[in-house]
Amino acid sequence: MTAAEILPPQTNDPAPLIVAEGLGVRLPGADRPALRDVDLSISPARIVTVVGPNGSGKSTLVRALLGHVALSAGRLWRQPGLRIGYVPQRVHVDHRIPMTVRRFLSLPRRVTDAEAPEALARTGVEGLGARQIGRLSGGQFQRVLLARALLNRPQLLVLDEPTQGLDQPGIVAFYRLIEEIRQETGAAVLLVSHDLLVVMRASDHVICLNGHVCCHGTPQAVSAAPEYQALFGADSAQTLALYRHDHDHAHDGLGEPALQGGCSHDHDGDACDSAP
Ligand SMILES: Nc1ncnc2c1ncn2[C@@H]1O[C@H](COP(=O)(O)OP(=O)(O)OP(=O)(O)O)[C@@H](O)[C@H]1O
Repeated sequence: MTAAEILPPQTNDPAPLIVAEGLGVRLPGADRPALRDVDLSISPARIVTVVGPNGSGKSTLVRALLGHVALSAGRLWRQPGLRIGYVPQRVHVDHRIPMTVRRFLSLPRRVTDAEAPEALARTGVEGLGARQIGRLSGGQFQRVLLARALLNRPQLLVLDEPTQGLDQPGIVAFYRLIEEIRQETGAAVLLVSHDLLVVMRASDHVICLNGHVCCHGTPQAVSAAPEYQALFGADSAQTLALYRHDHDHAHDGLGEPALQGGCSHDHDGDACDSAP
């Protein structure tokens, strides 16, 4: 079965961009699936975040949704003609080969001299077009990658660990930028991140992954879930405490929508097997 298989969406959402049902992936040479039974739906202008420990299948899920790896089970539907802007977890740039930011922006799709500076300005790295890629700071490079992703005028922005190597203020500024872009363009965002605090603040919907979906729901519901706390430690329950206190008095954990999902099956020894 391939990721390009088109099926009608089985969801109550009026117009999702991507729907996955029972998605499974077994990578070549692996003795067990990297992913199993993953259900997911991403609607326009939503920020959906995938969190999970190292090796829990986050990047594999992203690659499956993008059609970069074959599915071993399940079904995947993408809106026909869906424009995706992708910032991968790793970008290999050979710094021995001279390449300006401007040229990098034209890979793989050629962009005009009007588009390139506009995208750089939008991501806060205005005027860096002539700079060699190898001379960018980590934060500047991440913003250049985001600019390149935006040049595709994405309806869905897919960001796999986009703030690696950034300091805390850099991380906060980056996610603020993502939120602004979401508001301006209406693009949905699928985000993979380890920055639990910032990510949980920024997301509409959080998916906690450990080979399968342990739990998912609002950030408030997920941070209170035993599955999430088992994966990320007892302190993780406090992830949203500061946020609630400072910014969100209406969402103090009472009356939140019920947590969706659950984790009642075996877990290969991982600590995520209690029901919500
Ligand atoms: N090319 C590959 N071939 C076989 N197995 C792979 C391959 N890439 C990853 N895996 C395995 O698949 C599982 C999921 O990996 P994946 O990179 O999706 O996890 P992740 O949650 O993104 O991890 P991290 O947080 O460390 O980036 C891991 O057990 C990993 O060892």
